[in-house]
Amino acid sequence: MNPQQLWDRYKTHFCAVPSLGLSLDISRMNFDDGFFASMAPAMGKAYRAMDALEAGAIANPDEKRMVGHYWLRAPRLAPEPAITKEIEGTVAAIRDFAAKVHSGAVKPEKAPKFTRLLSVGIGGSALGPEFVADALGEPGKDALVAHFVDNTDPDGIARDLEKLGGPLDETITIVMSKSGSTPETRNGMLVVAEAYRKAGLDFAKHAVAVTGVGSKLDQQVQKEGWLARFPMWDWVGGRTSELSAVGLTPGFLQGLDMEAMLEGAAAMDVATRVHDTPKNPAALLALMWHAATDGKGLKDMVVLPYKDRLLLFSRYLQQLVMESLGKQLDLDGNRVDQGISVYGNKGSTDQHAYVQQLRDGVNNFFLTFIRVLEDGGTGLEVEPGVTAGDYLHGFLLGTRSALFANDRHSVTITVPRVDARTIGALIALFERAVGFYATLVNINAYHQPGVEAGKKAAAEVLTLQAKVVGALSSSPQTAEAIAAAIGQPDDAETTYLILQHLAANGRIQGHPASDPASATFAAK
Ligand SMILES: O=P(O)(O)OC[C@H]1O[C@H](O)[C@H](O)[C@@H](O)[C@@H]1O
Repeated sequence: MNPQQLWDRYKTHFCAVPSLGLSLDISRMNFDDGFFASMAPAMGKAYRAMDALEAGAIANPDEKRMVGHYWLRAPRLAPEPAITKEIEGTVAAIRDFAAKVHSGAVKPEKAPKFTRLLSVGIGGSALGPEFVADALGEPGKDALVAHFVDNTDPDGIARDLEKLGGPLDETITIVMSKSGSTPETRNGMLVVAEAYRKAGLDFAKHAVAVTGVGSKLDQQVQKEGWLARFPMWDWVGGRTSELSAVGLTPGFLQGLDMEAMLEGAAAMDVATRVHDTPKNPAALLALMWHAATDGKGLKDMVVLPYKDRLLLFSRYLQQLVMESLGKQLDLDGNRVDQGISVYGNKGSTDQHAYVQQLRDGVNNFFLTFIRVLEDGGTGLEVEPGVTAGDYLHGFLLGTRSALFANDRHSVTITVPRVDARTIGALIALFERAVGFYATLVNINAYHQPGVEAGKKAAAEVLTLQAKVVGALSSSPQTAEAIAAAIGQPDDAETTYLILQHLAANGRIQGHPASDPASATFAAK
């Protein structure tokens, strides 16, 4: 394709959302003239499925649930007045609570005001809030400085607590878990609560929860009388919960313009509800994913925002895309092994890392460039007439061209700036693209049966650990002997790994050997 043909293709397929100043360029993707016509029937089905979903259909058949994240930013579109009321009431309650925290009307046990927030959650109850806090936070200016605990790693949590950089008495902790029973989050909460206790503080007087009504966490919150609790609903999935209480609670507390984020998402929803594919950026994205991966996940999606504030977007999208699309079975029960792998950090930083392989190595990906028009920061000229931002922009265009010249395809999303409205719009754009794509490949995007297998296996490891510890005595034994003694000889390897871990932490005696079979272990 010569430059003139490429420019013509750019103009032909250019898709803009004027209300958001956002546009999508698909000209550098590989599709032929007949592609859209051939996909029209499938896309028509995707539109109809999305309309039904928004109208309250059971779009998540396995879990028999409605899928309502679009109602969060247009509550009047919810299928039942009670849902509209719930959404509006929750947004108002969170906004009101945050205002009281900011004014000092809601204050900590022993300090005059809260100055920082610590959010404890994982997966959908962490990735959106972390992305948004990083993208929109203004160090030194935020109403509350945001920090996160998102794992059950004790060392990681200790570091997170260190990073607070000040006394816990000015820290409000938000425990977020839709199910209210996720072990990592429970553990994070227990470690954080212990830190409050050690500081002579009552955790409940510093704690807020976002969880499903009646969950285990919810019951604890009510019993202990925490500062506040905000609901999660079963019709909002974790990975699409950024505009529910999960995102709104830390966002409003941090002092971010969450109203603008809701508006940006609502504006994108309006633009992506239209059944006119050339004008619908979410439909175009979904179709490009299909074209690039042959509808089978044959290529990975590399997400390259040229803007530091969007660094965590690829991590956020990783869950949204991979947990939604990574499915073994389709809706008819056929084995399909679907999915699209997502990775990426930011440009031009990645140009000095893995872009070498993208340009010259295995061609198993397509790119999503995110281009931000306003540079921000200083306009200092680093060379006559050239700013640092010009370099960043130049690197994006240059990298995109160099990759395209070597048959590496890309879509480019252009946004005016990184602000709350744009972030809301980007989230909504990808949420809907994922929904459309799921229908194109006939899968349920709204459940995650695969995650359960790992959780179940982890619980079994802990059950085994209890038995292994119970079988230890003062005389050293090998892992094999212990596994046999508890009647689980097939679990010798896991038994060895458990013992090795306990010994490394000084909880039992370990006598290492050059091979796992000869190492011995004893009670302390
Ligand atoms: O919010 P929670 O119930 O604690 O769930 C947190 C996360 O855990 C699970 O493993 C799911 O796969 C995720 O979709 C979810 O976001």
